[in-house]
Amino acid sequence: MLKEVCILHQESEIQHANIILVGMMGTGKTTVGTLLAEQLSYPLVDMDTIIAEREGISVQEIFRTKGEAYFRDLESRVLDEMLQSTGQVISTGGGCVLRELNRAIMLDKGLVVALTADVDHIVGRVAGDNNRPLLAGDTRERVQTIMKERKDAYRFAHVTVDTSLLTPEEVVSHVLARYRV
Ligand SMILES: Nc1ncnc2c1ncn2[C@@H]1O[C@H](COP(=O)(O)OP(=O)(O)OP(=O)(O)O)[C@@H](O)[C@H]1O
Ligand SMILES: O=C(O)C1=C[C@@H](O)[C@@H](O)[C@H](O)C1
Ligand SMILES: [Mg+2]
Repeated sequence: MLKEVCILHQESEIQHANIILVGMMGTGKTTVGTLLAEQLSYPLVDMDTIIAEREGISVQEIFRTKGEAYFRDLESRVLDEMLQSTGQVISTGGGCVLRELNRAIMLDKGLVVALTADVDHIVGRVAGDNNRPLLAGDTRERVQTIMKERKDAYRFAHVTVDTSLLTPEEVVSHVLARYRV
């Protein structure tokens, strides 16, 4: 049987204020977010980029010098701030979904799209990129462990798109089909 690549969890008739992409590292949030923003002529808000700019160091360095708890607090504050505006594509960090309060405000402030991919595709996409502190070491083992820990973390989204066998452009089409302006 063919696996469904796009699953709609919650239909909504209301207009969506923003498009908010969530998902594991390497599922394509930044890539797809960039394309969506171009197509809609919306600004792209990439949370990891904003956090790094504000701190003046990379996400990797924030984790190393200030710790994950510091990063998570900052991430929640930046998310809340960004979601005061509308008409944006927001590409969140992979762990932004871990806090209940973050999940609640995202659902309230936009169409939340969870991007997923299987382990092999994620490993293939992130291999050789050292900018993801949580994947340091044996990449495949780290991806498998985090995916297990976050098994249900992305299920709150309005829509889930499995990007494993889709091009970024195809993912964009699935997202736009669900987006109401
Ligand atoms: N649908 C896709 N098919 C093939 N390659 C893809 C796809 N989406 C993204 N990629 C590639 O995978 C890599 C990771 O993508 P991207 O940086 O967009 O992921 P991310 O979800 O933003 O990760 P992170 O949470 O770490 O920021 C990039 O090299 C990108 O070109
Ligand atoms: O999945 C995660 O917990 C993370 C994903 C990245 O986007 C960054 O936000 C950071 O590396 C943590
Ligand atoms: Mg990204």
